Amino acid sequence: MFFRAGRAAVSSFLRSVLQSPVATMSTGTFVVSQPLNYRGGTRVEPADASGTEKAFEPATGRVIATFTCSGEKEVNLAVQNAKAAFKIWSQKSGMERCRILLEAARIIRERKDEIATVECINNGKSIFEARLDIDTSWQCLEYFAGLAASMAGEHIQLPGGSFGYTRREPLGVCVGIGAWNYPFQIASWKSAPALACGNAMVFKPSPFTPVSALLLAEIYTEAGVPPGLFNVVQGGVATGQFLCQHHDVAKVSFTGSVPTGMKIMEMASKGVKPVTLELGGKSPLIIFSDCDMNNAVKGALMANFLTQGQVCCNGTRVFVQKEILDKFTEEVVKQTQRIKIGDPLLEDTRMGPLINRPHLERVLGFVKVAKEQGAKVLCGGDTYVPEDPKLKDGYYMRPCVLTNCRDDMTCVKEEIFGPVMSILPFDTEAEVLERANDTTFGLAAGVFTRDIQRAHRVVAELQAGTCFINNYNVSPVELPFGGYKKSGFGRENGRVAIEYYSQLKTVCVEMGDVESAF
Ligand SMILES: NC(=O)C1=CN([C@@H]2O[C@H](COP(=O)(O)OP(=O)(O)OC[C@H]3O[C@@H](n4cnc5c(N)ncnc54)[C@H](O)[C@@H]3O)[C@@H](O)[C@H]2O)C=CC1
Ligand SMILES: C[N+](C)(C)CCCC(=O)O
Repeated sequence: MFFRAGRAAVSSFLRSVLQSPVATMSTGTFVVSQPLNYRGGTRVEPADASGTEKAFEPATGRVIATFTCSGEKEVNLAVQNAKAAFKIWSQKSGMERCRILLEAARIIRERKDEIATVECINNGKSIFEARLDIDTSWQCLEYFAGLAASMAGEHIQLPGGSFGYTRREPLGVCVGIGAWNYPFQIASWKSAPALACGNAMVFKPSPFTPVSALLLAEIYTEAGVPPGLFNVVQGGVATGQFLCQHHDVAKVSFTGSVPTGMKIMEMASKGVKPVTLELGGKSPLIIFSDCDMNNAVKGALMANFLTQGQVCCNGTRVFVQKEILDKFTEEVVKQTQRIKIGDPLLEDTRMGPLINRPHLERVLGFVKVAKEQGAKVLCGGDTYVPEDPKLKDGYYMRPCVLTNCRDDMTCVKEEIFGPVMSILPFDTEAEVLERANDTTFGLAAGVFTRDIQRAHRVVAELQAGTCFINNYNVSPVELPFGGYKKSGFGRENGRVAIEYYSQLKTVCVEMGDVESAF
């Protein structure tokens, strides 16, 4: 691979660029000049085009890559490569697949810093957070590698010595379509269970973050998967549509917005293909007055400000019981103001830029409307210009805490996907439950209390696929993740994810004679 870091043109991308000199990578120098498609075990230029796109470094506003979006021909080639690899891969035993996935996990772990650096540059999240994302990525590969060998069917005894058995079989070529907020993690969370079950995958990253999925593709190849097992096509809406409509695609797993998820489901329905939809959210975080205040404040920050607030499961509606409203609000504001914003590659930065200028404007627009509707800005909510001159064209804003909020305000109803927390006072458990559930989303929810009965009673009533008690936004790969209501369906991670990447075949075996009705 050929990436240019500053004046030094370096070959063999991050192998040579980053194996030791990760520390020398700095914001404002990274350029990608190699093809960003991956097919048949190698990087390729797409066979045809459906337009071009530019990828940016959000920290500086610089273009880091200009790439060709894949047309129908390239999508077809990727699917055909995946189909060929599927024939080989699906014949392997679970133990054989396990060994290769474990090797891929080991390589990711070994190259964690270089992958995190690329993620940080292309997405804008802090290097501190990017490293955590890479950890949950190799952990996901390890977890599903471990399950690969124990995926088995059942044996069922029938009368007269006859019996039946079930086989858990892969689906075939699966498509993964990702959002831009967790580019490497999303590619890993989709491909690990898919490959562990014996499927092949064609993955399309968001056009905003095309770079890091290529590293995953190269790592799979290095670990020993057959060429073509994991392919990457680049592009936006048109490329995504070619993938979803392809007749050789068996399943689509999508992470993104609700409107796009609805379109994906519609396209998949034409081919009666199963879909997994990981969509948006507007999750409630409920803070009861008997909580541990320090932890609740930390939880509220975790629930709102990771990846500059661009997290689907964020707890952006923070309901606080009236008795502690003032103390909690004061502490949250104090700690929010201390968040270090700036160059995401610096070790002490905790908040980098948002993904791009239009998105920054959109988030700032939500703050403006919130003010017009009567909310009070306690801190942030405005653009931020770091002192370092090379960051002056980056997309930074200061994290925002809003109070005086009402349930009918736009900032409380709509997903902002930025660092904006809305604080909402409440009196009773029954009242807060009703208000918390009064949304079309249902991705996540959280509760802080010292009363264990209340904690479990409340989460049992919350209409959300993932609930946190006394923490927020931690993501152990052993636990299933996914939504209720318009936040989608299907689950990623956890043992249950294999059900979404496999199908069950029933075999009925007759040991006697056929008792015919005719
Ligand atoms: N539940 C979850 O796990 C997550 C959900 N999200 C949600 O994603 C949204 C932000 O991500 P975006 O990338 O802006 O979402 P998006 O829906 O605009 O795009 C997501 C992906 O779908 C592709 N796409 C767009 N239109 C398509 C079409 N018609 N057919 C096929 N593919 C198409 C895009 O190129 C991109 O790769 C937020 O609403 C957020 O809540 C983001 C991350 C995680
Ligand atoms: C890792 N975590 C839990 C903060 C977010 C995962 C879902 C997403 O992609 O937004």
